[in-house]
Amino acid sequence: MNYFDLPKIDLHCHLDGSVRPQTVIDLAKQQNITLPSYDVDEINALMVAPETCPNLPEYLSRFDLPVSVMQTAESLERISFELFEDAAKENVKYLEVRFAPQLHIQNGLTYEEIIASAVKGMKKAEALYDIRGNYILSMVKFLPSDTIPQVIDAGVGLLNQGVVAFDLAGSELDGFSHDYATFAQDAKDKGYRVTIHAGEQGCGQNVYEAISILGAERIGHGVAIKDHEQAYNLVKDEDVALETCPSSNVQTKAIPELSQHPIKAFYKDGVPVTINTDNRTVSNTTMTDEVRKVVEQFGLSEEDYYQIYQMSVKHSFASDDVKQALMQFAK
Ligand SMILES: O=c1[nH]cnc2c1ncn2[C@H]1C[C@H](O)[C@@H](CO)O1
Ligand SMILES: [Zn+2]
Repeated sequence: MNYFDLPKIDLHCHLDGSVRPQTVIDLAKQQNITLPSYDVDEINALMVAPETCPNLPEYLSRFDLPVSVMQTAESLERISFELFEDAAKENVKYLEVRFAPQLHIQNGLTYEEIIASAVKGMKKAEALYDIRGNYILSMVKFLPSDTIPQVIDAGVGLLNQGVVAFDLAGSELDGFSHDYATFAQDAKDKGYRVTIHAGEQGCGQNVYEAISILGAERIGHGVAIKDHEQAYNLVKDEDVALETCPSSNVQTKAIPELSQHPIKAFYKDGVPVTINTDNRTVSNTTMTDEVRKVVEQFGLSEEDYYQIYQMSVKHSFASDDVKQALMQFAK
């Protein structure tokens, strides 16, 4: 299989985890932000998480540097454009990018400006390349939740015009869903789709609750359901797709090593699975790499790959027209 040439779909990719290191340097210079180094390799080394981190919080500490230069409309637009450009150049045909507007208000941007800038960069790339996309608004659990309704409201004007879904990201405590039920309901009432990070560092019960309490239609990661029968059955019964991110899962110790990733077992048992990057820079990866790793580690056939591709199309938050177009790439 030529992994580069294969049509690919990425449903789980963070904007702030996928910034080009040279862009961090350019933007820091433009904005008079002092960096620890102006050497691209040294900046890259600061942005990439170790192959195995002690835990998820250590992985998440890699976002501070890129977030520091993502505080202007121009920087958000540029970084969004470049992410879609990078993905398009490796034959990603559809990309759902997520980020947390709450992290980009340090210089006084409004949530509306933040979201509009990211969407503008995406649309510019869509006009130039053979790629389509959408944005998911992530709420980070490490910040106070009182601003969540403002973020939800700020995205409403672009719903289904670049913005499609609500997510919860950040470290994962047991039982977190109980604290976010009203916010997820508010988002759904206003027309957002729902995907939630769960069962990554946390337990399978978190996945159960993300579906039953928050109404998640997709789960970010979800690997922990392998040890939780009720969550496993609910994912299957409700046809909830798992956004698996193999390299990231090894780095954050969601799984001990790639060979122990449950993606193949899930796939063979009819659990909807998708293959995604999570963070192109922080996880030092691409969709080509993630697909290669999964196919080679688990001996998947080309037919298996296209089945997973079709599952990604089905469970994406794209419009019916875009889904139809994406299906044309499937063999
Ligand atoms: O894998 C992840 N799990 C939980 N949270 C994550 C992961 N990758 C990135 N994030 C957080 C850090 C980012 O600043 C935030 C928004 O993209 O989402
Ligand atoms: Zn993630």
